[in-house]
Amino acid sequence: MSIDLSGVALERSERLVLRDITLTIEERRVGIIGANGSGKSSFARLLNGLVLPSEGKVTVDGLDTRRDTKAVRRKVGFVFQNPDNQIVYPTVGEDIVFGLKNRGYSKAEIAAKVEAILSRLELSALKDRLAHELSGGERQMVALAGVLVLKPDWLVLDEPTTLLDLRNAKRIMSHIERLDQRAIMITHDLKRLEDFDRVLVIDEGRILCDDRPAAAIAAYERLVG
Ligand SMILES: Nc1ncnc2c1ncn2[C@@H]1O[C@H](COP(=O)(O)OP(=O)(O)OP(=O)(O)O)[C@@H](O)[C@H]1O
Repeated sequence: MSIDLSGVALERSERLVLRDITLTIEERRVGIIGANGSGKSSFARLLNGLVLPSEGKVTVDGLDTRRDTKAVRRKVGFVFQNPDNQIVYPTVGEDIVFGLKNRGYSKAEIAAKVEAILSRLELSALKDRLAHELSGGERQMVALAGVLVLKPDWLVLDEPTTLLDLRNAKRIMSHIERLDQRAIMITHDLKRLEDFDRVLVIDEGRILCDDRPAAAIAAYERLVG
């Protein structure tokens, strides 16, 4: 299993936001760090075809994000920085059901899956609540549940703990650590990356450093002085 980027550049509104990116991701846990506006979210969005490269090619387990966009989207679950980009249905339960529809499950199977994920993330009490009435952190947890319930082969997480208190951030991180799936996570919280397999540092749209966590974090710290 791998995600491959070859000769990738990305232009957005006539600005080059990523360039010269060729790399293969095979590791279980990969972190992405870098300054605000360096291109981390844009990089993450390339991985599931949310944006397509202006030059070069991105493939996920051999599927091209340009040609096989639908299949890639199923393979790569994306958790947005802002949960409001993700939650579409009024109640928490309905929202999580939404993603499971059109996947060939019976009603009973869907109900069981929703119960299971809410219980695993200790969110069962929120099931019938209106999503827009939840706190930011609660919404972030619900958005994560909505992606995890689909069991994608890959997870791309754009700062998944920014809105969470210490207890929930720990709970989410320990949940992510235990997942079988491969995960690629953007974060500004460098301590969370210590046990990762690999960390990419993005600077001004380029991969400045691609290394084990300690070396990559040191490179990032040198960069920001
Ligand atoms: N749709 C867009 N149109 C034009 N420019 C964009 C668009 N999306 C992102 N950019 C620009 O691309 C650059 C990289 O943005 P990106 O969101 O990828 O950065 P980031 O590293 O994730 O930042 P942050 O840490 O602040 O979330 C920024 O200069 C941003 O203004």
